[in-house]
Amino acid sequence: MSRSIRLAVIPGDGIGQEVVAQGLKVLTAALPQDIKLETKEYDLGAKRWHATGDTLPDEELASLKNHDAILLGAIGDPSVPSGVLERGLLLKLRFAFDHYVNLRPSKLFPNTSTPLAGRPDIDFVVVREGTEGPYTGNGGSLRTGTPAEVATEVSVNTAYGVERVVRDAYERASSRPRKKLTLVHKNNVLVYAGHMWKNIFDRVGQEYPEVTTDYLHVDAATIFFVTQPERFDVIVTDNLFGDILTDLAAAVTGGIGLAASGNINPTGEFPSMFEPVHGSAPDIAGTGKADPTATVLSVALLLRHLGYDAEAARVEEAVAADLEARDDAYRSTDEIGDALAARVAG
Ligand SMILES: NC(=O)C1=CN([C@@H]2O[C@H](COP(=O)(O)OP(=O)(O)OC[C@H]3O[C@@H](n4cnc5c(N)ncnc54)[C@H](O)[C@@H]3O)[C@@H](O)[C@H]2O)C=CC1
Ligand SMILES: CC(C)CC(=O)C(=O)O
Ligand SMILES: [Mg+2]
Repeated sequence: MSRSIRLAVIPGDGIGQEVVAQGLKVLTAALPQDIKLETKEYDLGAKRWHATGDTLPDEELASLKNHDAILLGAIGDPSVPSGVLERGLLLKLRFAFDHYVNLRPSKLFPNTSTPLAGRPDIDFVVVREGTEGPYTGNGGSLRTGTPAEVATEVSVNTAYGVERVVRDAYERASSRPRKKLTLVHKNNVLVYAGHMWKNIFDRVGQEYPEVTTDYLHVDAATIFFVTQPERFDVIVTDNLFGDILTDLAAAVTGGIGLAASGNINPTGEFPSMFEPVHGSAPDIAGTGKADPTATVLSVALLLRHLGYDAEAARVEEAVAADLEARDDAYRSTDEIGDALAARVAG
């Protein structure tokens, strides 16, 4: 474990700025005195795009690479055409740094609200493929804007890309007590990609006899996320299904303000990137209403990724204690961040 951390910080847009500030507070409180935290902030997002037209210049991409990890707030703003920053900045980062494992844990902490009856025991992790699927930009539009327009958005699935993420999910399932892995796809309709996913899932599974497997079509999976979420342990799925399912997972486990994620490059060739599952929430930006807990839990994922297991556990315990103590009293983004940092500092 290194005695210093070179952290690239991309606050981004909207509440991204607000929640990242709290994440950094908690990170600083969690690290032992002798660990040097070097942060470099990158001015990327809507403001930069308006000023210069840049989304993510190659020089900055090269500079970002030279870090141990990246902490990102959120990208996207109503003043920028939809997709420009999401594709040109966020997805460019995920693809360039080969973040093929998009890790999204979901846990129902005590005293958090859930719309589900009976407070089921929810503790699962979604392993979402992060570099392929319909997000690769493989599409186009003909006769754009006319009544005869035709638009395509082709989902790209490679055997190489699917196998490596499926293998990662088996490894995670194998190391968890319940050892259960569910593949979610839609192979009754998406027969080319869906069958390839299922075939690879079954073949790799032969190497993990200790892991119990299951398959669900994505539409049925949404039913079970609500009616029987305790049935899930590890879920592996493609980029689009994983994106949608993890917002639903957040909604049933205390809300989007608590949902953390890591964009992992398991080989270590590139820095992994940690960010809340949510977006820039323009509807509440600047009001102090954003819950920074998702970012703080993403910081815990970051710490664990860098080998700081005890520090990661302290951050997670602080979040659990803070949630346990929450009542209906309003606390601002800053106040929640301060409270979490104070608990971590002990
Ligand atoms: N990773 C990223 O940077 C992501 C960026 N986006 C972008 O963010 C922008 C807004 O997207 P939306 O679809 O509205 O999704 P969103 O996640 O930003 O917001 C959805 C709803 O959740 C609420 N919310 C989000 N985070 C919250 C928090 N920490 N505390 C309390 N409430 C919270 C918002 O107020 C809103 O009502 C778009 O430009 C979108 O493309 C969306 C998702 C992920
Ligand atoms: C904004 C998208 C590119 C990403 C997204 O919604 C997500 O990763 O959850
Ligand atoms: Mg999303």
